[in-house]
Amino acid sequence: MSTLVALNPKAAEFTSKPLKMMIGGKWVEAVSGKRTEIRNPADGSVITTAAEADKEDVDAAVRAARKAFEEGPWSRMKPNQRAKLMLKLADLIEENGEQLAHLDTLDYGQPLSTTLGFAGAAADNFRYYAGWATKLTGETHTSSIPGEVFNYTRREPLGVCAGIVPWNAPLMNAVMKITAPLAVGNTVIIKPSEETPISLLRLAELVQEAGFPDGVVNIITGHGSTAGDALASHPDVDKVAFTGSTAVGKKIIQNSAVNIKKVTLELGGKSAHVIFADADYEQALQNASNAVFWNSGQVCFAGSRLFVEKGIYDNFLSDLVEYSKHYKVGNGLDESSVIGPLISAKQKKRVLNYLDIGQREGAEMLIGGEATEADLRDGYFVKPTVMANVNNDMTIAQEEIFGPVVSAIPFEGEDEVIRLANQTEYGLGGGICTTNLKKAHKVAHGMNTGNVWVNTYNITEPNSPFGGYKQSGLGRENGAASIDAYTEVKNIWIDLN
Ligand SMILES: NC(=O)c1ccc[n+]([C@@H]2O[C@H](COP(=O)([O-])OP(=O)(O)OC[C@H]3O[C@@H](n4cnc5c(N)ncnc54)[C@H](O)[C@@H]3O)[C@@H](O)[C@H]2O)c1
Repeated sequence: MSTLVALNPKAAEFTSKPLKMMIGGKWVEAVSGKRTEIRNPADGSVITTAAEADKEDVDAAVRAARKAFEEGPWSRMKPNQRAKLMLKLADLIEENGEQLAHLDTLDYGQPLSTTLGFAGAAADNFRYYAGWATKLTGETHTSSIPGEVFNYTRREPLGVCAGIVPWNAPLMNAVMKITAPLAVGNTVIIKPSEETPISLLRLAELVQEAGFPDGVVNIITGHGSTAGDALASHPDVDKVAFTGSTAVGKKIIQNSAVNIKKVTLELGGKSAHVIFADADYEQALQNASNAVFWNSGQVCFAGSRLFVEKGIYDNFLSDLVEYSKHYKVGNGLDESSVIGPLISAKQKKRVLNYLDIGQREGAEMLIGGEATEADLRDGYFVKPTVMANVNNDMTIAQEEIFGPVVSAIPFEGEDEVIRLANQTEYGLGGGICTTNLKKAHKVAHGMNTGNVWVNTYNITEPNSPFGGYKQSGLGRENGAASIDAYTEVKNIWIDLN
């Protein structure tokens, strides 16, 4: 049986009422009056309800964001004032970190250790991009035109920027779509996943408390096929940044054609994690499991294809099975839990279906599957699962499962593993465990992925570009790359003669 910590009183209070959206600085219901139930994935209970936006609500949010961009004090605000507001908000996020973490744990199920980490990272991300506000520069260029011509560039904000985000790290995914655009003077409209709007709506209150002008940050809640679609296809939205599945990413590209929106996509993955026989064995075991079981495997760059060198394959897998038994599966409010539930009954069914498909195609489930203990039965729990005898062509090695499931594949030598690692439509992450740095560089260079971790995994930082090759995405987030992604560059020539 699990012992749960008491829900943070401010988190309990926040969820005790139906949630509204924030448009133009006002807390509003959807025009239709419709509401969506928000469930706790640890026990299936309804936490609260959220307003269910449709096209008219999206139109209102776009009007508010456009007004704030064109007319409001925001567009005239000096960079140091924008930075000051962002730093104030970072402090408020930190002060309310426990509440935000409890809201995320309630809403998407993961342990407090994870959600507290995300709340801290959210504050850090605001601080990092607050620094950029005062550091935007242009360039001057030499000119070969006869006479005196002065040629320079300046950076300008794009305008109204939409962010559409998934449920697997609700606060953090949203924050990454707010910080960089605000630093350079855009206004934003964010749509969280219909499953997990709670922490972002609390963040919206903090945005107001920090003193941002109305309409600079707008939050609409609702479903992807209605509100999300209306936002991505809106002719007065200048940019859409999307994190989610590759299938929806393709629709976003199609919809963006309406007014040639700028687009950034962070999509799915099927990342290869390569364990060489010369690796530090204990460290490799720890990395291999953290890479795929953390956040219950609901991570776009999860190391879900585990390539283990033939000489150590059998031993490594039996030790991985033992290792995975130490991960306590349970309610995220139980401080001993390491693995929380999946987001929904639908997602649990989908993950369990992949385990069936894998076994039908010849893989062997060494450990894992549905959690059937009495206190977990109502929630959407799947245990850490190790699938052996997998080959790279099987469905479970090619399709993104988005659960705590690792497919282990034997390999022989660097060239073979580079070839196998790249045999996927995705290209988001990759991991390598070896004590031979020459080998590490060779394999890292050979992998067609946006991120590679050597003897570590799961690291991302606000100052370092993150994104995918192939069907894992378009563009980069974090670091200077996000500043580029949220600015236009204007080129100006002046005849000085
Ligand atoms: N690359 C990354 O940085 C990253 C990070 C986290 C998650 N992901 C990916 O996200 C996926 C899991 O999340 P999900 O199931 O919520 O993804 P999803 O694509 O179903 O939904 C993501 C968001 O898009 C919205 N949406 C759905 N249909 C839409 C449409 N037609 N138009 C506009 N918006 C629409 C949803 O409401 C949600 O807010 C996985 O594939 C995972 O790999 C990627």
